[in-house]
Amino acid sequence: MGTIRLTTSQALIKFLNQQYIHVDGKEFPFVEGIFNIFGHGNVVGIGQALEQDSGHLKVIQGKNEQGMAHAAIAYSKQMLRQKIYAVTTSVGPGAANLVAAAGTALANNIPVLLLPGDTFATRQPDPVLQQFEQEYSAAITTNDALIPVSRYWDRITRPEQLMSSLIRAFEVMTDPAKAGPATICIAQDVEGEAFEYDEQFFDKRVHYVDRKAPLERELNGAAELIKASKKPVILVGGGAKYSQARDILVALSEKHQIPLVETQAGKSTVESSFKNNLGGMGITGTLAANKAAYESDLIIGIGTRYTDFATSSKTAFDFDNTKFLNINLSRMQAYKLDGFQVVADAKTTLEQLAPILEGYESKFGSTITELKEEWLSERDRLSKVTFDRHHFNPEVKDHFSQEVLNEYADALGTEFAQTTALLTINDTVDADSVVICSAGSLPGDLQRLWHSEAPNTYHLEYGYSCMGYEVSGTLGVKLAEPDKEVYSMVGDGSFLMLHSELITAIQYNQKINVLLFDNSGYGCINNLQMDHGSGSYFCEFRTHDDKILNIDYAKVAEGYGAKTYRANTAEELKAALEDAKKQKVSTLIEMKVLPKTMTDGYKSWWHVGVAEVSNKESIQQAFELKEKKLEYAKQY
Ligand SMILES: Cc1ncc(C[n+]2csc(CCOP(=O)(O)OP(=O)(O)O)c2C)c(N)n1
Ligand SMILES: O=C1C[C@@H](O)[C@H](O)[C@@H](O)C1=O
Ligand SMILES: [Mg+2]
Repeated sequence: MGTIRLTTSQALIKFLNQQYIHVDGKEFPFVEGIFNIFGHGNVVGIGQALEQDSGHLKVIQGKNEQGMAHAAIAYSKQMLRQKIYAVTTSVGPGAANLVAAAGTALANNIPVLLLPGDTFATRQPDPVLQQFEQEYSAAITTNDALIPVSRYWDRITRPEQLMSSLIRAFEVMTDPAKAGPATICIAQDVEGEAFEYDEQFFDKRVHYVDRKAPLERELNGAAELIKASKKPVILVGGGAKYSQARDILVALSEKHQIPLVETQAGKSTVESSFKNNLGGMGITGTLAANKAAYESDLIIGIGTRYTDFATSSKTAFDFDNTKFLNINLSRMQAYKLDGFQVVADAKTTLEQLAPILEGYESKFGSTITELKEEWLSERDRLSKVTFDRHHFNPEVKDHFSQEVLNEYADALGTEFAQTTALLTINDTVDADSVVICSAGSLPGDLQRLWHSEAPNTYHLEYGYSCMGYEVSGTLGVKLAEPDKEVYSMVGDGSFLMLHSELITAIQYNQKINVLLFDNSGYGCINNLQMDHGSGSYFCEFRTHDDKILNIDYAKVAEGYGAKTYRANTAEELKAALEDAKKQKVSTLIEMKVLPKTMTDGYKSWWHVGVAEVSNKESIQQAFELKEKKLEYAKQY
């Protein structure tokens, strides 16, 4: 057997070029490219290897490690986990900046290859710059902080370890049942060390993603449950989207009159206009979906993790009369809520269930249409909210007085309501464009109000809800969808937290559109605190002398080279969106929106840790209310 003398980094890059994935009869390279920020921990190792021969990998320079990793995660999510970018960082702070991103990938089950540099294996120059020292162990480095947020984690201290480590990492990343971040930390001296690698290690390697079929026992059990149910509801989760189960979901729903409700990750598997699609369910769900789920006696959870947002903290169902049928590739997920478990691919399972369900029809009758119509008229109302300086009753009620609302209108120079802005955008952008969001009040408005009419056009990171994903993720989606317009839906708080990859987008001529909703504050958290009896405490953006902050975000983005707009009415917004479509360069539209004008309610509830003891009656009441709710909630 022949060998080839390469550095560890050269071997790594050569291997990445040879990884292929095989899905539904198609075979293509799994690693599209590599994001980098170079420092002393990787520039002369991985940097050298890439400069010498990067192969087919696209090499992109990032601006913030978390940001570029978020872009990589979004790319993979948008590619339905069938292709990835790798991410290389330096040691110490460069690696530490990956932690939030790794958590994001882990919570959302998204494969990404993280390659932080590590301190010297020889320890000769220790402590090197950016290496901390623990008295109890010399073996701990910053990269150990990545262990709890990685699906696979390894440290390479000898060149030959790379081989088994990479094979494990790719096995994990290409298995849909356990996909997540694979982190391989490479000691910076080892990155440059040479080894005689077996040539065979670099042969083309194909990772097969086969659709796991359900067992007969599972199929029969599932069919029995459905046939015995009067009002089954299908909860469409992210797994349904990754499995591309749209057609069979629509067919089963239509044939058997089973309404569909969606999680954030599941939305845009089936178009919003489908007559039986009642939209998002749970804390940020529609009234239609929440009512249907509560009426249901069988929830068919497809590829869902049943998070608190999807289940209203386990209060969204009539637990005494409701069973759960869980179709999931992950056995762990399938066990949830004591459901009947079908551990298999969503699309294959539904296709195999179809003939067994022949002749079955639910008892929902005209209720599905009635619920949908009721919700559509509510959506229509929310599209035309107008401010009134004397008696304005915003969606989030009884928090701010008219005086404070007027103060915002004056300080920000706006009377624009967030729901009106959002629905104006939905009506104006092309149906095949993609919206990206992750934190703040916008995910709620999007899940309730946004109509996605084309598959995979709604991209919400709501597993970690990590502020900063919005702009960075939009770059990743653009890399995945070069021919589509992509829109980052971002609050002022998230924009301030991290938007560095807007510059990367401009630098690499990857056009993204940033739609910035500025309500001068952490609006949704302000709602949360005031809903639970607290005052408005440190969630508004106010100056030392209590003035509302008014930041010119359009000017900031203009400084980066984006084409910018300011739009504080529906007409201005439509004009800006139409003009933005014609641009070749990235754009930012700044909208000043009034606080408390996001959506709220619709039979949802969120369990948060309210103070049991406080000096405010309103907080004591909130605590009592929580205790009452918990009497009904399922406990596990
Ligand atoms: C990295 C990170 N830090 C903190 C939070 C908690 N958090 C969630 S939303 C939010 C405020 C978001 O403010 P903004 O983006 O302006 O959106 P708004 O709620 O005002 O619409 C905060 C602090 C988070 N989700 N992610
Ligand atoms: O704490 C939070 C509240 C949610 O409303 C928000 O969307 C999310 O980002 C969050 O972290
Ligand atoms: Mg805000």
